[in-house]
Amino acid sequence: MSVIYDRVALIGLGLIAGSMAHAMRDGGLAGEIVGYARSAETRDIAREIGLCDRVEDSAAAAVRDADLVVLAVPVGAMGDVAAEIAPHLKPGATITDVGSVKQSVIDAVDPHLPAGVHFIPGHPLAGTEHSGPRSGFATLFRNRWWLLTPLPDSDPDAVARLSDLVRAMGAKTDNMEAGHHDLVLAVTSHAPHLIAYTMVGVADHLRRVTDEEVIQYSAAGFRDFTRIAASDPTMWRDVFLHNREATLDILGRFTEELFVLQRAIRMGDGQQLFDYFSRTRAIRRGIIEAGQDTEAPDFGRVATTPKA
Ligand SMILES: NC(=O)C1=CN([C@@H]2O[C@H](COP(=O)(O)OP(=O)(O)OC[C@H]3O[C@@H](n4cnc5c(N)ncnc54)[C@H](O)[C@@H]3O)[C@@H](O)[C@H]2O)C=CC1
Ligand SMILES: O=C(O)C(=O)Cc1ccc(O)cc1
Repeated sequence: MSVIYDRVALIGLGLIAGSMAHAMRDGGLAGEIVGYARSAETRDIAREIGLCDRVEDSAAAAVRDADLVVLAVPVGAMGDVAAEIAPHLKPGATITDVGSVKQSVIDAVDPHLPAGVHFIPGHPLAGTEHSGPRSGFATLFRNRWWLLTPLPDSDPDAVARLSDLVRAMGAKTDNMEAGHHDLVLAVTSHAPHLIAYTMVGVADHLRRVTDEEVIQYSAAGFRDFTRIAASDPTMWRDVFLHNREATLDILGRFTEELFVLQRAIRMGDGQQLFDYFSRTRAIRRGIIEAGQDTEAPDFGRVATTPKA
């Protein structure tokens, strides 16, 4: 593949920026990759493993003459980083971010940016529970969605070029309005993460009673919860604080549904449980049939009609 941006600056050198660095290098997509992270330890590790072509000791130095600047820091840090780099951005540069929440990042970043730079917020729907400069890998984005939430006045050519980069790293891309993104992600990612955190907390209390049985005999569902609940605490604190309204809305609906199921169990209402689980099973199958879950097992092997 050919170079899409001559110089790319990555601010924050963790899972996402590291994966971008690997993917861009493998694909020959950037002429030069320059990095910066706040902690000297992270910068040292990045230099040691050769994550970027160059690691600078200030964000200002890293963005100098960059054609694309990627903000890959926790959502709550985006505004401060934008303020720091704004005076040093090259006119005509594109600036994007990879934050899990979009509207609050736009509110925090956009006011700092000078006229003449193109701000195109983004979010790769790909990740793991790992973090830090050693955690990235080139294939993270392969076959995953990478949503862009351009502003109404975003330059279409700049959006098209960033989309080209995202696709060249293996991702599928779509444009979405930021507020809608935040609601969709509250349902599909943010509330589920909070539920996983809560369930692992519950099990931790139980564990003291059952002397490690919960961990020893944990089945696949709970193991998935523990994986998710091992995600970076700073990142997830910021996600909930910055997607507050949508997450609270979804959690309110979740609690109502939970009470419905709780009551059905208490009343011994098997029909209600069966009907509910049949509906949810149909939703899962719809997702797979629509080809939206590339990791799903072939459910053709599973009985197609739930048994009461
Ligand atoms: N981890 C995941 O699964 C996903 C994360 N995201 C988003 O990507 C962003 C980055 O997440 P990760 O790469 O997972 O995080 P990470 O924890 O692996 O890396 C974050 C990096 O930012 C640096 N940093 C923190 N505050 C900073 C500041 N004020 N100035 C400069 N550097 C700073 C840290 O030193 C670290 O190098 C977050 O906004 C997150 O919401 C998006 C998709 C998936
Ligand atoms: O590891 C997992 O299961 C994830 O859900 C990864 C993830 C975390 C945060 C995002 O904003 C997008 C993807």
